[in-house]
Amino acid sequence: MKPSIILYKALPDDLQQRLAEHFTVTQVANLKPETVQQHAEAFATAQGLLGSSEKVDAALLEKMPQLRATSTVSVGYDNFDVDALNARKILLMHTPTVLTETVADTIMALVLSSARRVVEVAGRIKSGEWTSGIGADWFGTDVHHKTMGIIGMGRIGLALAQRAHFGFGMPILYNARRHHAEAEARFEARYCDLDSLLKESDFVCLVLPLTEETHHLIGKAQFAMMKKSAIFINAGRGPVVDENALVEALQNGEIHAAGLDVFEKEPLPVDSPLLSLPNVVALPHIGSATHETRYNMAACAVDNLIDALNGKVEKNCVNPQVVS
Ligand SMILES: NC(=O)C1=CN([C@@H]2O[C@H](COP(=O)(O)OP(=O)(O)OC[C@H]3O[C@@H](n4cnc5c(N)ncnc54)[C@H](O)[C@@H]3O)[C@@H](O)[C@H]2O)C=CC1
Ligand SMILES: O=C(O)C(=O)CO
Repeated sequence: MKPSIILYKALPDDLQQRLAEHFTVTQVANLKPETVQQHAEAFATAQGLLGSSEKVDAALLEKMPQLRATSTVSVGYDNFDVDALNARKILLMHTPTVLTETVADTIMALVLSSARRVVEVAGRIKSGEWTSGIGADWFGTDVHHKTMGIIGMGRIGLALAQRAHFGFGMPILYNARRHHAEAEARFEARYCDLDSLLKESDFVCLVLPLTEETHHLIGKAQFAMMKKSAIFINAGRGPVVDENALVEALQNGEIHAAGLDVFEKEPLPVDSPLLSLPNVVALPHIGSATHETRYNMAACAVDNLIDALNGKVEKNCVNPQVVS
């Protein structure tokens, strides 16, 4: 008999079919308690779980006594209680690598659009303000040859450094938990402690996972260290930044501008002060959101679940130790 799984995300037809070849699939809209209750039998017997963005915590796991593997359509997994998964020896699979280049592209888009005020000035044309030659009130700041500071030199950080260094001639500073030999060799990236990176960078780019250690890593004291001309970019996770401190730093001119793909609360509330600041480019968490990459992530998550439920955990597994 095929193992049963819960699917809590809509997938392209061919991938849905691939899942159905291996598993008995129950599709649900989300993992809210009322949904779990409505499909209690399916949750009680499911051995696999596949989807994205929803919280997977100890309370949900209690409703899934047969669960052996979870597969998230994302590289980040801060919405999973990994300790609770480990305690139950449930595998957690994710989708690194397939999205790296696309997310690095998005970060460059934030860098360019915030420095050159692309969104703001495009809005001014649409509202009929371009009536004569432009003056300094339309100017932005240069990107090329400015110093880029990358906090979190992982897969995406490295792809960002490649673009910034080779494409834009930018010197690269980075902060990470350890020296990154490849970044140093390929891009002449210079390792810095966090404070030095904040003080010296023209662009401060966060590409960090959300963990207990990174929560509110950047707050009032860190914005105060940045150059007044600094542009702050966050494409990792919103809660790595104290958003109130960010708003204050932007309002008080402690930093020049910000480009943000992620927020403490998502979707970003429409009354967020960030949305009324002209020096903020805010995107709705689209880092990996291209047709090609989202398809590749979904395909990777499907393969991951098939692998995990067959005991194959050589790649894309966050906690392979639970089955060793
Ligand atoms: N905006 C978006 O749509 C997307 C956001 N992300 C976020 O980006 C994160 C990074 O993704 P990858 O580069 O693939 O992961 P990765 O694991 O390759 O890189 C993360 C890096 O951060 C470093 N790090 C962790 N804690 C640190 C700390 N306290 N101080 C300094 N460095 C620290 C790690 O050592 C690692 O090198 C994901 O965890 C996710 O939260 C990822 C994809 C899309
Ligand atoms: O993969 C992730 O972690 C995202 O944030 C969306 O691609």
